[in-house]
Amino acid sequence: MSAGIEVTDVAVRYRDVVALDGVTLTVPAGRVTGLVGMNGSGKSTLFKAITGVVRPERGTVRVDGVDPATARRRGVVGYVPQSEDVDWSFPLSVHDVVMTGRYGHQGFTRRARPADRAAVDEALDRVGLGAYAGRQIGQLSGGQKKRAFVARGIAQDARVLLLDEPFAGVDKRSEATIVGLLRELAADGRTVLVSTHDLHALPDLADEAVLLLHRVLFHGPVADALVPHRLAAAFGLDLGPVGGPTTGAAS
Ligand SMILES: Nc1ncnc2c1ncn2[C@@H]1O[C@H](COP(=O)(O)OP(=O)(O)OP(=O)(O)O)[C@@H](O)[C@H]1O
Repeated sequence: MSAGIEVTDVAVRYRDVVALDGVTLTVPAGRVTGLVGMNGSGKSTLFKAITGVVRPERGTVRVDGVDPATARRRGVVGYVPQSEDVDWSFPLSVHDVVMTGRYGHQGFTRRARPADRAAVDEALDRVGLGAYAGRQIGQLSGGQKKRAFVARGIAQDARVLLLDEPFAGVDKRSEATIVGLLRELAADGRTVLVSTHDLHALPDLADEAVLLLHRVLFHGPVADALVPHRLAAAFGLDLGPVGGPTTGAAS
């Protein structure tokens, strides 16, 4: 069984909008991979294809060697959603949210056993939220909310972690904490795929970068991704003719 994520020629369309068009990508285990692209480039859709929430009209996805539905059933994938996608007013404590990561370990009764509670406590300590276990999930800072969902993935013992914009609305200190955590989780042999707009964070965060604009424009070392012509292509910018930007054309 191969570890990591293998996406082969995946196309996803929402009615007449083509979100992904022939995406082929191998995301290796044991590394942090940054997924970079502008709004609407298809990053969330790629996550949805990997988690099995959307079914591609073409192509295949394998997660740790199995299809997304099987991976989901086995609790292989931990997902840290975009903040907008979470109802923060829901009456769940931080402990409850992290415990949802244990459902796959609890059988049909979904009754938490001592081992489940220990796994939740350990995960909360690992992300530095041990003191916040009893708090309602909405009463955390942006960075703490993200860490709570990372703790859920740890408690789940997810081999693959997907994080959708984990740094949006997060202060620099929390960002550094999350980056450190993700690097540790990758060093444990997990597959970590993180979408971000934050190009400044990328060199510290990721071992490799994927530039996405409905298809993979580039996949390789971060330093090679962060070059003007590649970023311009990914973000749809026109740098002007080769030789530098045009200067002060007379009007
Ligand atoms: N449920 C949907 N119905 C119709 N179109 C959709 C739907 N979800 C996404 N799209 C469209 O598909 C394209 C890709 O969207 P997606 O959310 O995957 O991009 P993204 O890179 O995650 O964007 P962002 O950075 O803004 O989150 C966009 O054009 C978007 O408008």
